[in-house]
Amino acid sequence: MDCKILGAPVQDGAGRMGCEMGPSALRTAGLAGALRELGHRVADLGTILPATVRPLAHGNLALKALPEISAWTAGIAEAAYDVSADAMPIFLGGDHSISAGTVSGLARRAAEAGRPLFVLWLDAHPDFHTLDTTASGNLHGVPLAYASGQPGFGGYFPDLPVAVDPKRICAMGLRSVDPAEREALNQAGVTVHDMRAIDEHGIAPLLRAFLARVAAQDGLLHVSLDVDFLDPSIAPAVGTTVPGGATLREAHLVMEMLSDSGLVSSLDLVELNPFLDERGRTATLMVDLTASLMGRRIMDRPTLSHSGSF
Ligand SMILES: NC(=[NH2+])NCCC[C@H](N)C(=O)O
Ligand SMILES: [Mn+2]
Ligand SMILES: [Mn+2]
Repeated sequence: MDCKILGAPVQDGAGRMGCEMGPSALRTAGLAGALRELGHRVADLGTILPATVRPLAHGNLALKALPEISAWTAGIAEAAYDVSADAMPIFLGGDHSISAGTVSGLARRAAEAGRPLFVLWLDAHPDFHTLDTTASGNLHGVPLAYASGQPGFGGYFPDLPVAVDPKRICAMGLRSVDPAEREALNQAGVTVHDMRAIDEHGIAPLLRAFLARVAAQDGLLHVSLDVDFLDPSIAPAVGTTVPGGATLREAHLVMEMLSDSGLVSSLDLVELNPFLDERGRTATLMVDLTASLMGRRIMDRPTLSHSGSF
């Protein structure tokens, strides 16, 4: 496959600094080499630039860096649209606010191709606040609401050319959801598999059902992987750790199933804060997970042959 790597060193959307080093750490951990080893053609296109920052005032005085994140969103959306014409883009965050841009640019591309865009949001958080409901004011808490066309972004974030249908979004791994987000997710009809559902059913059947929907509609699938989807014991390099996250094997299984599905058309790797890492272990894990998503296997063939019914 043709992969294109793009850095989006955004940190103003997070509550603490450090995510601007994320792209460097993922490159240093050997992302491009790992993909080439799997037989992919890889081009690293460097760093996305934000659009011009213009002053913006909003009634929610908690909002932080609104002009900057709005400008980044415009620049990233443009880059995501351009790059997705003929390759699989891998966006290196940067905090999760970059996904306001990646998802909106990819949705515009998918609409032009006449394909429905689905989004798999792997995260401890739904990032489903609007500019009005966020109490922290950290704009990495809003990208999924923006990209799915929730109200209140007009005039502040770039006009959304095409919204992702909330019914085509699946959020997995949630374990920290604010009341306004819970309400909005239910209203919008987003599929949510929180950690309790994962514990109770296992992650595989939940993912399999979503992938079947994507396949049935001949959809494109964007995967947005937040470091805090993972349990902090295996992935400490994130500013918003929440205990009780996905295990190493749950995360790899998700990636392996995504790989088998052949449906993934783009990927975000976000929220890595190398300042909080322990000798690069989280960056290395994110690279290993990407390798699983792109075809790395323990054995060449599925270890267990089965007739389709367990
Ligand atoms: N991308 C993230 N890590 N988001 C965390 C958001 C946490 C919380 N919901 C907030 O709005 O501040
Ligand atoms: Mn997130
Ligand atoms: Mn998160």
